[in-house]
Amino acid sequence: MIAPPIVSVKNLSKSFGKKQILNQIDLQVYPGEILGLLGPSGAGKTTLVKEIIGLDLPDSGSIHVLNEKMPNLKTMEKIGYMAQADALYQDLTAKENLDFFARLYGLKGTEKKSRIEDTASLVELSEHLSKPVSQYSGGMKRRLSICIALLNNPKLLILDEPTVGIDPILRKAIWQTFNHLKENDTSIIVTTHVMDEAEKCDRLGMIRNGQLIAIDTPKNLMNSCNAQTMEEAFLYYGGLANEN
Ligand SMILES: Nc1ncnc2c1ncn2[C@@H]1O[C@H](COP(=O)(O)OP(=O)(O)OP(=O)(O)O)[C@@H](O)[C@H]1O
Repeated sequence: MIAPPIVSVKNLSKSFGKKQILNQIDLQVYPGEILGLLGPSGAGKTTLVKEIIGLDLPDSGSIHVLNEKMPNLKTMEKIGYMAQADALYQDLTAKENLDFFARLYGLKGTEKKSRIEDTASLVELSEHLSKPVSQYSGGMKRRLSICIALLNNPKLLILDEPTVGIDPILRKAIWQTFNHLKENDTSIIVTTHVMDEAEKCDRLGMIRNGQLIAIDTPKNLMNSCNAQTMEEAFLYYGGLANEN
């Protein structure tokens, strides 16, 4: 029997002004699943994840996360979210940043200390926690942002282009972290433009012009358009292949 979904999006539409950004999206995410959202720039991926988290309201349709209708403050606290731009305090050390966000999540005492230690170790930042963030490289800042998103031990982790500016070796390590989290039944939604990353997802939703035009395993998506690589499939589903 399939477990009930962690995220259930039904018939979701959203416009900004006269421009329709999301068009009748239906989507489910299951426990322990990594769902990738792939699509050309401006397709609506960030808008969709913001709707799921409850940072923005849909015009029509419904979103349920962990069986609660969104937006819902209590449920929002159970979601780890990393936006595209890092939201870090540059003048504080990494440890102080983590401490600040951990307090926002209501963590205290030994629990706070151990969550900070565990998450920092997952993203290999334990040795660098006393440095001010202003001295961090771009990749270190991304890892610190992932670390913050993991502090509250979320059941659902949403990452908007998490590995931008991160070298391939570290990207691999971060994906190992995602796979560990998945084994503990955390569901992950990840938006990406990186093809080797897309292939690592359990399922991929292809978004184009605000529509979810295909959703399946990377292998099935490639097979269904006779693509040899994920990039070919991306171009096909992005509608670019026909223009060349
Ligand atoms: N608050 C807003 N007001 C008006 N238009 C918006 C707003 N937020 C997003 N848009 C528009 O919605 C469209 C989809 O944007 P979105 O950021 O969701 O795309 P995306 O697929 O995440 O793109 P990228 O891969 O470049 O991050 C774009 O045309 C964008 O300009």
